[in-house]
Amino acid sequence: MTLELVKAWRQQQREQLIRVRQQLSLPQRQAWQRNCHKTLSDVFAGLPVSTLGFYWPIRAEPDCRDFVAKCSELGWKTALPVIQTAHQALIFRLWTPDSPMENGPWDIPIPKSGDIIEPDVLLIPLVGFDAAGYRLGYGGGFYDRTLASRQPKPLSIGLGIESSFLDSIHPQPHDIRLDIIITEAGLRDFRQ
Ligand SMILES: Nc1nc2c(c(=O)[nH]1)N(C=O)[C@@H](CNc1ccc(C(=O)N[C@@H](CCC(=O)O)C(=O)O)cc1)CN2
Ligand SMILES: Nc1ncnc2c1ncn2[C@@H]1O[C@H](COP(=O)(O)OP(=O)(O)OP(=O)(O)O)[C@@H](O)[C@H]1O
Repeated sequence: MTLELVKAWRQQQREQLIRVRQQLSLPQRQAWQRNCHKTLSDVFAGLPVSTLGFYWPIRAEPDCRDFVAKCSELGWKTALPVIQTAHQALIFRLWTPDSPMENGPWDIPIPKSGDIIEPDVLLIPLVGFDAAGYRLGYGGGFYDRTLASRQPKPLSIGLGIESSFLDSIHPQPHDIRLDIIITEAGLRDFRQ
């Protein structure tokens, strides 16, 4: 497939996958939440307490805020992504459950203030994902740039729903494979 075709195909997939996700019922979302929190707890039980980047859910993305609030109570430093400009990596601003929030670009809530940190672990929302661990986001390239800019790379954990699985997203040179993908059905581990 040419790059142009890949771009058009991805755009079509995104629209379809977001539509399906937004049609999930409340019980389906609650089941997602229960199963994923359990899987996340198992993964985190093997990690030293450190720094965690997450996301404030939009467009029916899987909601991990309760899990992250628990991590914060356990001593993790938790942070939310802030867009600098359209073509730069995301930066992460410290967040606690008490942080005053304001609306950033696309009306996504961000902490009003807070130190900038480089998280050791990143929870990343998936619009789609494939059998090799590649992800589809909203098409901004923000997470790809963020992962490409970090050395050593943070542990990257994608959160999605099983119905967002695609055989292949037709990865391009800039696409970066995630370490772990978690859905309501369990965990896929792509680390060697
Ligand atoms: N919850 C959450 N927060 C996040 C992200 C995310 O994926 N989820 N991001 C992860 O990157 C950043 C925001 N990225 C975004 C990128 C594009 C669009 C968006 O609406 N894009 C337009 C198309 C724009 C264009 O083509 O130029 C659209 O989809 O209509 C929204 C957010 C930072 N915060
Ligand atoms: N490291 C990078 N340096 C420069 N450009 C990049 C980099 N990573 C991605 N891009 C550009 O950003 C765009 C991202 O498109 P892609 O379809 O991969 O987005 P996405 O993975 O869905 O988005 P996101 O990562 O924001 O969720 C592409 O046009 C790509 O060329």
